[in-house]
Amino acid sequence: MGSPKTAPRGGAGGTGSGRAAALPSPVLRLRGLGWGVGGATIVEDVSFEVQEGEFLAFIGPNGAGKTSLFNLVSGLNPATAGSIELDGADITARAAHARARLGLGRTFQTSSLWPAMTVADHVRLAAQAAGGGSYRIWRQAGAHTRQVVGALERTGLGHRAETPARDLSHGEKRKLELAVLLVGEPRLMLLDEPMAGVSAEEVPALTELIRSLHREEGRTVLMVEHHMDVLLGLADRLAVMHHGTLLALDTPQAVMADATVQQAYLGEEL
Ligand SMILES: Nc1ncnc2c1ncn2[C@@H]1O[C@H](COP(=O)(O)OP(=O)(O)OP(=O)(O)O)[C@@H](O)[C@H]1O
Repeated sequence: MGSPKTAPRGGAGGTGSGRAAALPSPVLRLRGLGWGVGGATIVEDVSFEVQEGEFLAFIGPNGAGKTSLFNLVSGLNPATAGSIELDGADITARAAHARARLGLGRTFQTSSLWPAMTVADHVRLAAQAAGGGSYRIWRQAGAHTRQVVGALERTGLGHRAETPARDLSHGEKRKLELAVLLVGEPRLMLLDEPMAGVSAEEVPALTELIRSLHREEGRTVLMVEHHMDVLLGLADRLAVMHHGTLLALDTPQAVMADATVQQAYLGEEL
């Protein structure tokens, strides 16, 4: 399928944090990653590196393999080819929960909250699990209070602490999913369409939250997102997936000007 066009890692035209170039070894390295199911190849020969503090966004037409790639990196599906390294350690054969313990945090396209459980209890449970406890054993209420309060403050949900998840707006649910992720202080965050289902009015605040996690906290982020207006000014680099392969990997400006990428989106707005 050929190699994607790639640019040097690091900030893109002033859009990045600038931290990437200073650090020599990548947080994440994929080499020839592939996944097939039922005789069909879904992800094929994907290779790239992500530096500490970098924001890499994934775009591509529906069915291009973006979520499948995230499933491989987070360990939900086993790779059928290639390898995945986190901080230089080969994690290709590691289970999803082991990868999470190593600092690989993930959100999903569809909401994964318990409707009757309060915002604070979601975060408390995640803190308990991140601390090595089991989800099955509920520790005393009030445990992990500092972590819980911190995660809710960072995501702007402090005033919703005692609200059941079912009463949150879509944007607040997405923020809660981020709070659940943040309480484990992930080394690498994989966000799969965090704007999905969120009303247009709530998109700017959610975008700003993700921006602050990246810029102010220095989080390393991989994010699937269809809306280019969200990604411009947020992503250091754009990765374009097409038919399971990495078609291009470059600065947002270069990707948007790329004729091959335009061709992949034929008839669709990029
Ligand atoms: N478990 C599976 N079994 C069979 N086919 C699958 C499986 N998971 C994904 N696929 C197929 O793999 C292709 C890629 O799907 P994937 O969800 O990764 O694409 P995507 O780029 O994330 O799409 P979207 O933007 O619509 O979310 C699709 O054709 C999908 O039907």
